[in-house]
Amino acid sequence: MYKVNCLNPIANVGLDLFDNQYETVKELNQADAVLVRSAAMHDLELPETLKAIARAGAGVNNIPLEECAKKGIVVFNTPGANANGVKELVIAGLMLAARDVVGGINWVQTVKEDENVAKLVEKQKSQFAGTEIQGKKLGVIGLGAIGVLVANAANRLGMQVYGCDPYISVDAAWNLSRDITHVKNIEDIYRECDYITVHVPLLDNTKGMINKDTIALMKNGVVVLNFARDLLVNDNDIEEALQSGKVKKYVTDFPNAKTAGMAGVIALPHLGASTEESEDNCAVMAVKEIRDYLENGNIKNSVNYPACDAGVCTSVSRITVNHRNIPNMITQFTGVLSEENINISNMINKSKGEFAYTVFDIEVTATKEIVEKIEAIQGVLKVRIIK
Ligand SMILES: NC(=O)C1=CN([C@@H]2O[C@H](COP(=O)(O)OP(=O)(O)OC[C@H]3O[C@@H](n4cnc5c(N)ncnc54)[C@H](O)[C@@H]3O)[C@@H](O)[C@H]2O)C=CC1
Ligand SMILES: O=C(O)CCC(=O)C(=O)O
Repeated sequence: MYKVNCLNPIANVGLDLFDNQYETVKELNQADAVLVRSAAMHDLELPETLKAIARAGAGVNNIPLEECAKKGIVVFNTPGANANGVKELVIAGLMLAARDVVGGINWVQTVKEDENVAKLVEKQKSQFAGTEIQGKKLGVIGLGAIGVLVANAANRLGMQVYGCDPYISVDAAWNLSRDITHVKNIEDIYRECDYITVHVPLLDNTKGMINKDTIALMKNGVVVLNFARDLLVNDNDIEEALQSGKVKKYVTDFPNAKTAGMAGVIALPHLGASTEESEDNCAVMAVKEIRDYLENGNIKNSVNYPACDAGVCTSVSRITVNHRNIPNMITQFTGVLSEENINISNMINKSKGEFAYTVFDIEVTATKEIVEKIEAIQGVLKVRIIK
């Protein structure tokens, strides 16, 4: 029986895909797999039993990826599964910044008991007037699953869209409308655009990318939207820019102690992926990834181990090895098997950065002794008998 621990609520449509080989457990201790959304995992003690973590979502900055890889724990995410939910909220964010919708709604509440409310509305509405987004320039930084959808949707709404992503994938490039201007130098986005929206992961080299230097390049009265992660934007610098009017509005899905009450900030409570559809899509993808890994040893959409598809095992046994990507590993593994006179019917070896993964299908039943011999090889991080 596999034990699965959910660190956040996960949609039932996903959990229902676990069959009677699985039980959900309240404790992380003894779990084979973890399902998580935004819960912070950096300070958690990860048990020896843990083999897989699936992030029902895109951003994995809440998970200690390197530490997991060193323990042979494969971390998955669900690319694209919540992108449409985020895209729709970004479009709402553009509207909320262009027109004082929030101010207007709040003001109506202050006069709702007045019997002349209809007249007051006509008299006072001009204080909430705004601009249209049609014809304005939108810069999209990061053209992944979300950025591409945002760029295409804004283009269809009549915006002039500029996109920048030095590492754009072939799929994303194919999906991007040909009307989007591909910008090679990010500074052109900062200089040209009326609205700038950021859709990159939080990494060492993206942290604080919106700061006093990049803001200085921007147009006066620019709107900055952040539906990615709060630390991408330097809070002190954006505060100064809002105060001076350099930045007109800062729309963020990640309010913190500094920005939640800041003048000029439109703050949403991390709602980008909080739709039934996104939650369902993420849960289904995450559960399928975990099942395929635990039951077949296959890796799809991992962020710390290579992709590996060995299909369903049709040999007598399958052994999987998570290991360091260093020389001489395969020779040592096959050495163990040949000592036991075991024939390998299928073998796959894949690597990603410092880590690698090897699958052996063999023609006899795998034993604990074989596992122990492979475990003893320096650089081996986890060994499993799948079948
Ligand atoms: N508000 C919310 O609820 C949600 C927020 N997110 C956040 O949005 C981020 C993006 O999500 P997806 O589009 O699904 O991820 P993705 O992985 O499909 O796209 C990220 C893109 O950013 C690009 N990139 C990386 N560094 C860059 C740089 N320095 N300059 C320009 N582009 C760069 C990558 O090449 C990639 O194409 C996630 O990492 C997460 O932090 C994701 C989902 C929901
Ligand atoms: O699960 C959530 O609501 C957060 C989604 C998110 O931020 C992500 O997928 O990166």
